[in-house]
Amino acid sequence: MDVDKDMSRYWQALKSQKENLKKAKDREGERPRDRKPRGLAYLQFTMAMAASQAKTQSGKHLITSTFVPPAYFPCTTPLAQLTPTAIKHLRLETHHRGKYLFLSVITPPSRMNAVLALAEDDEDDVVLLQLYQQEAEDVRKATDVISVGTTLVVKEPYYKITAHGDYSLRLDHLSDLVHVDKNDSRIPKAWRPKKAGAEESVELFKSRGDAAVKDRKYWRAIQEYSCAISSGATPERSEVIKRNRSLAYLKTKQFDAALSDTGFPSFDSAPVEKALFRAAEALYDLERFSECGEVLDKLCAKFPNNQQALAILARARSRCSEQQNGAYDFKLLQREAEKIRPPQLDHATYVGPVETRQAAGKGRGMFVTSAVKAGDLLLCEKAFSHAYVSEDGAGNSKTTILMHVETEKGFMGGQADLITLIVQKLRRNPSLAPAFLALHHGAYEPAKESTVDGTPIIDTFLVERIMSLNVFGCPLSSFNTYNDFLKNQSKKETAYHSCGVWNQASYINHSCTRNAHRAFVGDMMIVRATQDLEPGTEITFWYHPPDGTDPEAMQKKLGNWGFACTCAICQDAKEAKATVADKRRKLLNTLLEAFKKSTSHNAKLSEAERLLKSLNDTYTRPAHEVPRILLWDPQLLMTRMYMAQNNMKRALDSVQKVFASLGFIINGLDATSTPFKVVKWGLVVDTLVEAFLHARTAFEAMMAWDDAKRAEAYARCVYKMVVGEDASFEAIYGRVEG
Ligand SMILES: C[S@@+](CC[C@H](N)C(=O)[O-])C[C@H]1O[C@@H](n2cnc3c(N)ncnc32)[C@H](O)[C@@H]1O
Repeated sequence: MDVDKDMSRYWQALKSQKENLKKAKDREGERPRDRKPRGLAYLQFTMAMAASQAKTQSGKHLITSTFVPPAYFPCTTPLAQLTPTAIKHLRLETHHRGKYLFLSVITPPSRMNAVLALAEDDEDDVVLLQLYQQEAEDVRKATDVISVGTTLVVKEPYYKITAHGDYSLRLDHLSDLVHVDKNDSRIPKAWRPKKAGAEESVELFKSRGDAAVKDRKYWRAIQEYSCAISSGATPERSEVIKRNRSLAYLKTKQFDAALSDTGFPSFDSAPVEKALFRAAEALYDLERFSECGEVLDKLCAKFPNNQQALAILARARSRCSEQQNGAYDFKLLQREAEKIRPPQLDHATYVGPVETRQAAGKGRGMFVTSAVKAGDLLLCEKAFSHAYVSEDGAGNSKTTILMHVETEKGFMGGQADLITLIVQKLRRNPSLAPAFLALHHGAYEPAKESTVDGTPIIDTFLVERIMSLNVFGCPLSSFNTYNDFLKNQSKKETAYHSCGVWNQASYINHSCTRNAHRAFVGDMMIVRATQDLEPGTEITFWYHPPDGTDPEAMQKKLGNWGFACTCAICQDAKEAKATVADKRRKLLNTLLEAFKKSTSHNAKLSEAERLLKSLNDTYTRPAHEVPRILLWDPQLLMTRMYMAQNNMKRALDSVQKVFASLGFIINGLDATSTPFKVVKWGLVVDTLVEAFLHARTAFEAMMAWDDAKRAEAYARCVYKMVVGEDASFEAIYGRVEG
């Protein structure tokens, strides 16, 4: 949906990746005899690391490529039921199901598409580790994930040949990597530290945790606090340590764990201020605003001077009001989207009068539950996850060519980072997983288990599938896009590199004859009705705009989603004889040529009128059934010509034809004295703001003031659908006369 999918430029890279995979497949099951000895592997790794650092420091904004390999399941077996193996037993291109490998990291990590490091087993063999789906360095340092001496278990290791011909362990699923405490009895003796006394170690670990918090090393702090708790801390001491740990969890965006460490929801009769405050923070970040408000009410009643708590309470109340009433200060949202980078706004999701249920032949869909008017707010949704790609590098994502080796489809934009963002979010906050994992995932059948060894299993390939079927490309704001479009009068941008997933909006199906429109402010998606809708009507919007001439091309564009659009426009285009389609295209080209040559003064508009009529005559079904997609645009050009000639009567007549071509039924655009009114909304396209404003100007010229006001109100309404809000209408169109 508005994402950049033109992969033709990268076909060669995809082809060579496929060839590599094929060659690798030929060695499946082989136990390689040419593994590098430890010394050589170490030397080569450190040299490659230095070269990669030099490249990164060159500061160039490089477009990288990422390939989604053939999918495989994460390990769903508890560690206790797996049996150990060693590097020397690993076979190429094999998932060693039922096995695990104990490793100790021997190099600092290096960052490429994945976090890389060399690790050894207790037989002194070494292997390259490739950890995928790790966050960017500015979010979590690679050294927080692994560093020299880290001991870990790789579950059901996947041994494979890299693009450079090396042998490596590839980890795509976060839960296949288990960090093991140095004191774990299963790890080889040589890797274990000397034991400290139990009592002493609790306080030692705690003080190390406190020091790490001071240094903002929150991942380390969590490790130290956890060691303190598991080293025999008393229940009272555990409470204190957990409260400290909850801060580290908050800082690392592990809100479920942070909340749990505060004791929520069963605080004792004299809850500690810190515990209440951290619980409120975690609830806020989990978007549980009303529970957050309740905790803060309790906190503020007991500790009325806590200014920070009062500030969050005010924010939580604003979020509740947005959530319940859709009451947004859109001017504020626009200002924030301009300023905040990445533009991820602190606002709540409003779900209007809609519900999700089965939609015949389309899986699930979204339906209105009560009558709504054109322009009404249906959804204003905060992104579940949002990857902002900025040209100046100030985003939380970069432009990556993400190619799916099996399907040969791909994206250009923030999608590779979006997968990582989602995987990490789900892993850190399992309570958020069900809503995301319930989204459409096509034919991909995930594993049944959702946790193993007490941690959530997040299948990266399932996330990738869901992302690719539900991702929306998005601008910084639709206001900016609209403004740029007006300034340049060029074609509106339709493929964006920033992207995100919005869980609610993902239930809206496609139709070329859409009745809703989406717009964006930062990472908020605003969906409004573009027609008056009866209760029970299915809401639809465009995944791709229809072109109305070439049903096969349209089908190809929708191919990624695996369905054929059966709307009236597609049906009509399919049924139209090739000669009609050809005639339409020719007439349109001649028309556009005629407009190009003419200025408003010399225009031979009668010729253009004749061509427009001929184009109109190629349609047989009424426009309210099959909007005349090819007609409205040249008809609007014609309107502009009449406006420039100051021929208001003709201009109004032409505006009427623009609306009629889109299936609108409108009163009062003729010579009669009937008041101007949209009796039935047709297909709304973005430039209808202009059409309504032409009508307003023409009415003003005719001194039909009431009609002019009504025309302006309609212009505002369409503007609201297109930009998401109308608080910025004046900023674009200046003073609006009363
Ligand atoms: C973003 S999801 C929309 C919600 C989805 N129907 C569900 O059940 O979750 C996109 C998928 O919905 C289905 N879909 C969307 N529009 C459709 C249409 N007009 N006809 C048939 N299927 C459609 C396709 O399976 C598509 O891959």
